[in-house]
Amino acid sequence: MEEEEDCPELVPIADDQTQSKIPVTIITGYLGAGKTTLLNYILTEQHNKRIAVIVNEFGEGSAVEKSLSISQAGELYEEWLELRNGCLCCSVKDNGLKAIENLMQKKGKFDYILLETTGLADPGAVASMFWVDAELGSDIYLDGIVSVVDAKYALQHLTEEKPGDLINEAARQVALADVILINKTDIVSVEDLNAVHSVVRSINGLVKILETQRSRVDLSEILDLHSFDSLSGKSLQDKFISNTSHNHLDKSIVTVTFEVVGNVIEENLNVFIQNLLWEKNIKNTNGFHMEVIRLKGLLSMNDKSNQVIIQGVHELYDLEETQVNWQGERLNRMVFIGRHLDKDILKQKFLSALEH
Ligand SMILES: Nc1nc2c(ncn2[C@@H]2O[C@H](COP(=O)(O)OP(=O)(O)OP(=O)(O)O)[C@@H](O)[C@H]2O)c(=O)[nH]1
Ligand SMILES: [Zn+2]
Repeated sequence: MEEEEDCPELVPIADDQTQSKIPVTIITGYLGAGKTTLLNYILTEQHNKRIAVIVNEFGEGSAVEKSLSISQAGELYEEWLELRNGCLCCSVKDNGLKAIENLMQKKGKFDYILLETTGLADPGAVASMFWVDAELGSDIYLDGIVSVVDAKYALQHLTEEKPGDLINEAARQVALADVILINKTDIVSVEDLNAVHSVVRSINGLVKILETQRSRVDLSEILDLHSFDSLSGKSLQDKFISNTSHNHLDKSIVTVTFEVVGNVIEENLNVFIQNLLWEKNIKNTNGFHMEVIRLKGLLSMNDKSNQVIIQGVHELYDLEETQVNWQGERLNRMVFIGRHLDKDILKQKFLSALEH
């Protein structure tokens, strides 16, 4: 009997399919931009995914039930998923994730989870939570952040100044996005649309920008992006642009990118990144502390033969070795999105983390 128990054939072998992690895409965007329209479109479009949509409506007070729709074989099922607290961005850390995980146990496997945040939510807070959870062995992982922008009101929202020098939510959502849908193109002129396009680009030099009506978009453009894992190395290489956006308004969010040849010493890099993100003691030439909202990079580490990816959202960051071996010249490409950023200073600090 004992032998039988030890026999490898009798051990249930986990099926790779059931073991694989479920991607979560965060759908963000200012109030009324077209997030729900996008979700409805996705749920009724033909695709062979079982998608769970978690809608986080705002303002119903605490302890409200949250609507959850599951699209399966073209039919819509309404379920009620109860989250303990009303506000996802600040309460989902425990309750929300648990709720999603419980739901997966109850309802079987989904192929995909879409999470609509409220129009005023900071997607960074939501993203961080999934990211941290993934490290803790959750069976879901953050795939990407899609931000819907209202073509008609974007300029107004993006340039609005907040009291106390806070970053406005609309700009933050653009800064953090991996894909942006400039929606409602039917109600703006070509000139206005182009203006929105360039403001979005000036904030986020890396984001994929799509123009939509009624949020209609090819799903392959917004799902399975792998924006936060080691598979993103390739896309980072493709998307890397050496043209740093130039926006001289001191308060605006910009993208800074640079490329340097050489090998990074991990310990030195950590000191630099931690000074930047945690201590926030790196200043620009005007004496403002640099505020990084999102960072990405492809790194060549002195002790690793494969490419390494660095990802950051607000204060969280993470280094991950990819499967890609360095061929030819070893170099580092960094992208910072944030406020009060000074390219020369950032590059200088980065250079000092290199092996000499
Ligand atoms: N003209 C026009 N209207 C649109 C388009 N997309 C969405 N709308 C309308 O804009 C309104 C808001 O759309 P929603 O999808 O509810 O926006 P939302 O981002 O989910 O809004 P909140 O959840 O309230 O933040 C609705 O009346 C939509 O019908 C578009 O491309 N063109
Ligand atoms: Zn909505």
